This record gives sequence, structure tokens and C-alpha cells, in this order.
Amino acid sequence: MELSKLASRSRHCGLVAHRRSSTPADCRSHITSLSLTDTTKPRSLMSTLRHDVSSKEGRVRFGRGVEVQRLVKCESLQEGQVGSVEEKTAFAGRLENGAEDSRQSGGHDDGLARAKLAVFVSGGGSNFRAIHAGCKENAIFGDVAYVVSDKPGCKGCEYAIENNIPVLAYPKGKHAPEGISPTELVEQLRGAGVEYILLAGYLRLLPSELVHAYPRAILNIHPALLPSFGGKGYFGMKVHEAVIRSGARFTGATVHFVDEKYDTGPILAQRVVPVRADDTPAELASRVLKEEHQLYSFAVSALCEDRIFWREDGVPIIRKSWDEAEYV
Ligand SMILES: Nc1nc2c(c(=O)[nH]1)N[C@@H](CN(C=O)c1ccc(C(=O)N[C@@H](CCC(=O)O)C(=O)O)cc1)CN2
Ligand SMILES: NCC(=O)N[C@@H]1O[C@H](COP(=O)([O-])[O-])[C@@H](O)[C@H]1O
Repeated sequence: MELSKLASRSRHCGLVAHRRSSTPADCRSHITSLSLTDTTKPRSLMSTLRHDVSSKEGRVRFGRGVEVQRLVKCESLQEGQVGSVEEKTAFAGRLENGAEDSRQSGGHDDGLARAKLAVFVSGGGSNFRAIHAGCKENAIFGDVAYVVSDKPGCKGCEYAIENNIPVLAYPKGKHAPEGISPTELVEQLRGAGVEYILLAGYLRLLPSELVHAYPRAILNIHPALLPSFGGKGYFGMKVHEAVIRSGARFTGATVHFVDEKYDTGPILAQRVVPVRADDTPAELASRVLKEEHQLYSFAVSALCEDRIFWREDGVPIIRKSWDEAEYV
């Protein structure tokens, strides 16, 4: 799709090219537009771009749908040197057939579609309920399309059913004899157009098929400051018991992207919670849980609005707005 056509359809087509002080002030920039086919995958497009924009200069980000990234070259620079660029990008894939009326896009005036979410739970589901409330109040530009659980009788699943959200049982087990296979799980979620997966107190290891099917699109909330107090065996009250036993003066909550192992994926956001000398695990858990609800909603809101960019070293960072990074 030609850039000009896309520009007319998306509000995100404003180009923001920041010149570094080292770049000659007389730098004139011209835009090299990229023609784009609908089948272009953001990743291949970005890797194509990346070799054009030297890694120290370019910051690329992955959003939903197909991204159009414009390469700004400063002609007055030395041959081969590229001025630093930080560009807004446009997302062809999420535009709703040129939706003009912002109401069609759930209150956002840029014609983008709300993200479809799947939330994985195993217990009470308070983080899930906080996310769901955020979606209903439009604090999160998304909708919970599915709940997945290894314990379909848990309170989180009861809440889903009360709110007409379909529940999938995964994996098959004593609490879920009707559980589906990893392949069926991927097919169901992909088939329903789910774009992001949110683990919220889910206590099983996600299968690698799912992790690979959703690169940079699965988040987890952990009730401690990773990488401390994480990994196999660290879940629920066990985490807070370990924190208190260790004598740590601070704990907190972590939102991270999910990889194939427990709690080792890239950290996206954290909040600190002081530990009190006389804390019981339950008292500490309660204070941390309050922070989790706020932090997770904040992070999921950024995810659904494509306000996460990835630093060259692989650290994801939330943008408070298009022009301002917020390292939380
Ligand atoms: N592929 C991934 N799957 C999951 C991750 C992850 O980071 N990558 N995070 C966990 C959530 N989690 C911590 O945040 C976590 C959950 C459970 C365990 C654990 O030790 N589980 C026990 C079984 C517990 C039970 O079934 O009652 C175990 O595996 O022996 C550690 C960390 C969710 N999945
Ligand atoms: N390692 C995973 C883990 O311990 N997750 C934790 O389980 C609790 C679930 O509460 P919820 O079901 O009320 O959201 C939350 O504190 C969450 O951080």
C-alpha cells in the first residue's frame, strides 16, 4: 500500500524525525517511502529497514498489524551515515476499513481497532477482573475475547462466564478433563483473532507452540521484583513467604514478556512495595496485589495502544506518549 494512501487513512502518519545534536543543523531530510503489500510481515519489513538504519541510530518498534516505517535520510550527512530517526509509524493492519467515525474504533479517533485479548487464570482472577474493568471503562483499548484456565471451576472462570466471556480449558488434567491440546489452543486463539495473551495468576508453563505463535505478545504479572523470587516453585503465597524469609526490605510487582521458561522473559514494568518487619505473607500479598492491578492495567493499556518500543538491547520500554518514553 502506497504511503500516501495510508497517510490519508491513519492519524498515526505524522512523521517525527528528531535530529541529534551531532547531526548537521542544515540537515534536510527526505522521506523514502516504502511500498507495502498487505502480506508484508512487520518483522521482515523491520529487518529490511534495520540494515538501512544503523543500529545505533534507529529504534524500531513492533506493533499490531502491518507497520509502515519511513526511513529519513539526511542528505547533508557523510555518505552512509544516517541521522537518528524516531518516527511515528502507521499501522495498516489495524485500520478498520478507513473508519472515519471514531466511535467505530471504541473512542480512539485514529480508526484503529481494539485489541482482542485472551487472559489465562488459575485462581481468584482479581488481575483478570481489573483488566476486564479497564477494558469496559476504555482505560484499556482492548476486549477480553477468551479466558483460558487449567482449573475451569476457579473463581476467575466463574467471573468470565457471568460476563459472557468464553472459557477454554488448557491443559487437559484432573481439574480439566476436557482440556485441549497446545495445537488446538493456538488454532482457537489465532482463529478468533486474539492478538495479545495476558497471564494473570496462571500456574502452568505455557507450551512453546503458543510462545512461538505470539512473539512479543504475551505478558505475565509476577508478585515480586524479578529476577529475584521467580522461577519454578515461586507462585502465589510462596513468593511472599520467600521474600519475608529472606529479610528483603523491598518487594513489588513485575510485568514481563513471556518466553519459554518461567519468569525469564524481558521485564516491561515494575512497582516497588516496602516490606514491613511484622508483615505476614497475607498482609504483604495484599499490598502487592493492589500494585499489581494498577501496574498490569497500565502495561496492558500501553500494549493495546502500541506504545511499547524495544531498545536495541532487547529491553521493552513503555512510551507515555508518542514522543516521550517512560521507564517504569
Ligand atoms: N512459558 C511460560 N509460562 C508461564 C510463565 C512464564 O514466564 N513462561 N509464567 C507463569 C506464571 N508464574 C510466575 O509468574 C509461575 C507460575 C507457576 C509456577 C510453578 O512453579 N508452577 C508449578 C505448578 C503449580 C500448580 O499447578 O499448582 C510447577 O510448574 O511445578 C512458577 C511460576 C505462568 N506460565
Ligand atoms: N508466579 C505467578 C504468580 O504467583 N502469580 C500471582 O498469583 C496471584 C493471582 O491472583 P489473582 O488470581 O487474584 O489475579 C497474583 O498475585 C499474581 O501475581
